[in-house]
Parts: sequence; structure tokens; C-alpha cells
Amino acid sequence: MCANYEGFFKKFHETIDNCMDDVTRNNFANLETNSKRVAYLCSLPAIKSYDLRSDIEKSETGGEFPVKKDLEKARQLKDEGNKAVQKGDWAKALQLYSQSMVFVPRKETEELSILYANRSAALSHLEQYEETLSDIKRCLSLGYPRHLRYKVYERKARTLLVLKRNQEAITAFQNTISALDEAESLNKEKRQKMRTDAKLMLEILNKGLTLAGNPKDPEPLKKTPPKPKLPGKNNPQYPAASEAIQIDFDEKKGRYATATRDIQAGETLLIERPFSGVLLGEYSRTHCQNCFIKCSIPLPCPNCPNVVFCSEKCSDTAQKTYHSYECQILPLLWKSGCSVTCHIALRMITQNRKEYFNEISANIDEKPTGVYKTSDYRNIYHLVAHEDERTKQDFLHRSQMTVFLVKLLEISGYFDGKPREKPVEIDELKSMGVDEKHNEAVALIGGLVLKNLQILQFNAHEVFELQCPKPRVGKNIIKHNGKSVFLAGAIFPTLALFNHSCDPSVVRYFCGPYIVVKAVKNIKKGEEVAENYGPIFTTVPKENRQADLKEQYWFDCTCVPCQQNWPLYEEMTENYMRFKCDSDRPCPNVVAVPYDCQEFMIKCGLCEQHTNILKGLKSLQDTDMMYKLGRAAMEEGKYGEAIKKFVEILKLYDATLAPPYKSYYDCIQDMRRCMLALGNYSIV
Ligand SMILES: C[S@@+](CC[C@H](N)C(=O)[O-])C[C@H]1O[C@@H](n2cnc3c(N)ncnc32)[C@H](O)[C@@H]1O
Repeated sequence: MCANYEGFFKKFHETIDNCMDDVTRNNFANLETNSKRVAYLCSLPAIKSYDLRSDIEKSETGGEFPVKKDLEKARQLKDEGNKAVQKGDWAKALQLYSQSMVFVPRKETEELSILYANRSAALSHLEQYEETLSDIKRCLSLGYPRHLRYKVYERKARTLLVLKRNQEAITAFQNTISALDEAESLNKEKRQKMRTDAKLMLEILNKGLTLAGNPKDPEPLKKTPPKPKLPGKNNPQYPAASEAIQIDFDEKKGRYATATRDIQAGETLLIERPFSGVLLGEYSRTHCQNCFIKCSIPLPCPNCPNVVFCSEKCSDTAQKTYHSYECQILPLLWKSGCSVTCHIALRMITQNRKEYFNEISANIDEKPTGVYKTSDYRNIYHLVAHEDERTKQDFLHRSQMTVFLVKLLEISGYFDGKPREKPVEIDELKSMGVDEKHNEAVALIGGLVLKNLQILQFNAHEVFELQCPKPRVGKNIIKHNGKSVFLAGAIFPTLALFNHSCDPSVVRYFCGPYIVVKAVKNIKKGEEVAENYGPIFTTVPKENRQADLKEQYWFDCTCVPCQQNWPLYEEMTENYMRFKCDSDRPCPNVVAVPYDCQEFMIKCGLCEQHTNILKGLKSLQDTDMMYKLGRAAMEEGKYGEAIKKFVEILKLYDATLAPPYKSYYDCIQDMRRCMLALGNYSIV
């Protein structure tokens, strides 16, 4: 997830570069802290006089700027929704009402309440009953017109009946009857009929409940997926990780994860929420801004038309923290074409108040001790940034980017602690300079933004979901053939401590907002538990892997496949089998035995003892059949069952054979696909 400087940044960087004479350049090069770098750049006349307006106007990225709520647009979409209803196309109506809501200005509460009422009707027809009730609740809380309330109370009552929540249904029918008194626009006969029907329902319900001894209503169905859990105990020092993981340190490799005991393939090793994460602009109206889940029934931000949330909880979290500041600057950020990495660097600030950073700044350079908490910025601050290896040009480039992000923070009201309420006007971009009253904040927060940009270069992860094709009627959704789609960028502080291997031992996927890391191999106590930063040895040649890792992550990979020149999957030979030497002394050697070998006791070239390959072959005789069963379970979407089979096979393989060989990686690859199928997905 490298920063890419598209949009108007290229020109901005070039202009500033050209304005810097040798003295200025030297002055900048001699600066030793991030704070000083940002403060110095901000003080340059070239920055202060840089006019962004024409760049923004010319920029072809990121859509419109500024973007405002738009009642006319909202009404137009609502009308289209109503037309869809007339055609009986409830799914389309649901979509159009949701789109309409996004554009309703905050003060138009009645308009919004009508949209929630209309959407609740669509949801009810689509048999999404819990969601119907949620929209009715929202509609009533927003002051839905009194003369229409009988409609939503009646819908609520009937929805509760379907859910067998009869006690609540009684109250809703009673409310329907009261609301009918105010239903001025309803003609007399219809009103009378509804009243009679509701009374009849009340009678039936009351009788039924008395006969049944007044049982309690069932609990509302929970729609949010349960929080994933580590199966055993957590590591007390790194609570996001299992006690099967510890973090070690080596001068060359820095921190890295190892196994505290034997780990079996399939075990969950880490579950973590991001410290910060940012959804890509293109998903901002389809996925929750806060947890990245696809929202089929989105809740709009009341203040901007830019983002949606999956629930009141996510909306509240965002509004109380980062989104209050980002709400009005998002269009400018997207228009600028800056990468999601830059946005995360900003979010790492906006999610906490300025005072928080003031408090921790005094001793931020001291490594924190104690429990390693995901939510503690100080842990993030000490992630790898390779500051000592950076060139002056690198610092200059990132500092220029920081100047823009600092300007955005000023515009957002962050430095004053007062989120702005109005969209940004183009004339506010006459200068990249920041008001001098914010000089101290610019140095502190700007310095942290610059640090964040460096940290994110090496520690950010992509958040993805599986996009699966719509199943044919009566068929299961086939998730293992889904396409992984990059939705967001995020930083997971504990996972960021795992080093890379081209033959990783884990797979990661997303479950709600959590990243879940599972073992895809059996890992021995003391062995490194490595993840993968991109290139895998089975598909990418060694030179390319090494070059990519060096360029992106600044290290020389010395994993086993790199050291031992393991072949690509396609080049793995099937002419012989790689038996582990099974002498009674521990011997690391591999005994390569041709398939057509006639002998069964083979001498090890290293320890000179004999390995009984017949015994090994016997233990493997069922693996082909087991693999077929695992594959069949996977094809039927029975992922848990398939994973169990693959785990059993790996156990047998590991007792006898030494990788790399094709059937081992076939099994791992299929197990990975099954594990990914357990994570977030959407149907396209
Ligand atoms: C996400 S961090 C991993 C944790 C890091 N080692 C630490 O101490 O915080 C990525 C950085 O770790 C180092 N690293 C990761 N994998 C490595 C490997 N296989 N060998 C050597 N260094 C590695 C590199 O410096 C890389 O830029």
C-alpha cells in the first residue's frame, strides 16, 4: 500500500521543489525531527503563496467539489423510489430510498422520516423484518407526520406478528388505533375498517396470550455478526494475540512472532480491530465508513452526503471522533487524488483530540512498557519507520504531502477543537499557509502526520472483502471462488509486529471490523510465525520477490524458500517424494526418493541411518481420498468440514514428508480459500 502522488500533487511537489534554492534545501536537509521539517516547510513563502484553487478545479479525480446535501436531488430519487414501488420492484425502491436519504439536509427531518417510513415498507415486502422495525423506529424518532402514523404503527404491528413478538404487537395495534384518530387524510370507511381490523387483532392476541399463560416475547434477532474470539487464552502482553504467540526481537529482523507451543493448522492466532482504517472513496456510499461492512440498508451521515454507516453505533463512534472533522473535507481529500495511506495518516490524528497528543507528546520517544494495547497511539509511534535510512528527498516529498494534510486539519476545525459545519469553499484554498496562531499545533501534529506517513509505508494492511456472484435460485453462495476486492487501508498494531516469509504460515481475513489471523500450517514450538507481505514463493520467482520486498519494505528476505531456492509450484517435480529422515536421532535431512524406487529402507546421506519409506507410504495411503472429500465439502460450501479434512491431511503429510511438494501446497491453498470464505463477503 504505497503512497501514490496523483491528482494535483505532482504539480504541487514540482512547484515547491523548483522554488527551493540550495540554501533552503540545505536548511531542510539539516533538520533532525519531523516536527521541525513540517514547521520549516510551512514557514516557506512558496508554501504560503501556493494557490490550490486552479489545481482543484482542474483535477479529474475524486468527483465533485464541494459536495453538499441537496433536497432537490433527494426528492428526485425519492420519486423514482415511489415509481419503483408502483411497479412492485421493492429491491429497487429500497436502493433509491437509501440513495435519496443521503442527500436530505439535516434540518429536513420530516422529509427524512418519510423516507424511513417508505423504506420500511420496502423492507417489509422484502421480508427483512428486523430492519423494517429499525426504520420505523428511526422514522418515528424524526417526527413522522402525525396524520400518517397509523400506517407505520400498523406495519410495525404486523411485522411484530411475523416475528412472534405478540406482546409488542399488542402495543403497536393499540398505537395504530390511537393514531387513526389523527388520520385526517384517510376516508371514513377505510379508517373504520382499519380500526375494526386492529381491534379484532387485539382481541385474538389477548386471548391467545391469556391461554398461553402470557409468555414473554422472543428476543429480537441479532443481525450483526458475533465478535470473533480466540479459542484459548490471550497473550497477556499482546492481548490481540493468542497465548500461542510471543513477540521476539532480533537486531537484524526487528520484532517478529514465534510459536510458544506447537500450533495446529486451523488455529486462530490473532484477532484485532484496526487502530485506524479508511475506506476507499469509491465505497463510501455502499460500505460502512466505520467498519467497512457492505450496507444494504445504509444510514446516512446527517451532515454530509459523502458517507454511510451500517448502524447507529458505527455512526455515533464516527461522529464523536474522526468524522466530525472529516465530514466537510472529504470531497477535497478525494479530489486531491492523495492515496488512502495519506488519508489513514490523517485519520490517525482526527480520531483523537489535539489534547490527547499534547498529553502524550512529552515522552512519546520513550518506548512504552506494559500491556501492548491496540488503541494506544504510542505503540503505533514505535512501529518500524526506517527513519535512519530515509533520503532527504524522501523526507521532503512526505513533508510536502504533510503540509497539505495539515492545511486540511486547519480547514476542518481540528486545531480549534471545533468541527466545521459548512462545506469548504474554493476560496479557502488560496494559500497552503496555516494561520500563525496554530504554529505550535502544526509542529506537533504535523510532525506526527509525517511520522504516520513513514510508519504506514511498512505497516499498513489492505482490508478486503470477497465479492461472490449471485447464486442461482435454490443454490448456495459459492464463496471460495469469490474475488478479493480491496476496500480500505488500515493499521493493526499487533499484526504489524509479524515479519514476512515467502512461505507464510498464516492467512488473514476480515470478520466485521476485525482482522482474523489463522495458521494454515502446523507450526512447531519456537518456529517463526510469519505472514506474507505480497510475493509468495509458489508463484513469484525469487529475484522478483527479493526486489519487491527490498523496494517496498527495505529488507533482504532470508526466508527458507529464498535461502534454499525453492522451485515455483509449476516447477515442483513429481518424480520423487521428499521423505523426512526418520532416524532415531533428530536429523534435518530430506531423503528424496523416486516414485519408482524398489527399495524400502533408504540410507540418509547426512546421518547415514535408514528411513523406512514403506511405513511412511502406508501412513499417506488415505490422503488422496481425504483430499477428495475435503474438496467435495468445499464445493458444497461446507467450509468448516473441509478445513477439518485439510487439517487431518496436513498432519499426516507433516509426519512423513518435507515441503516443498505440490500436494502440500494444494491442500494449504484450498484451506486458505475455505478460511477466506468464513470472512466478510458481498454478493454482486
Ligand atoms: C510490518 S514490520 C514487521 C515488524 C518489525 N520487524 C518490527 O520490529 O516492528 C515490517 C518491517 O519488518 C522488517 N522485516 C519484515 N520481515 C522481515 C524479514 N523476513 N527479514 C528481515 N526483516 C524483516 C523490515 O524492516 C520491514 O520493513
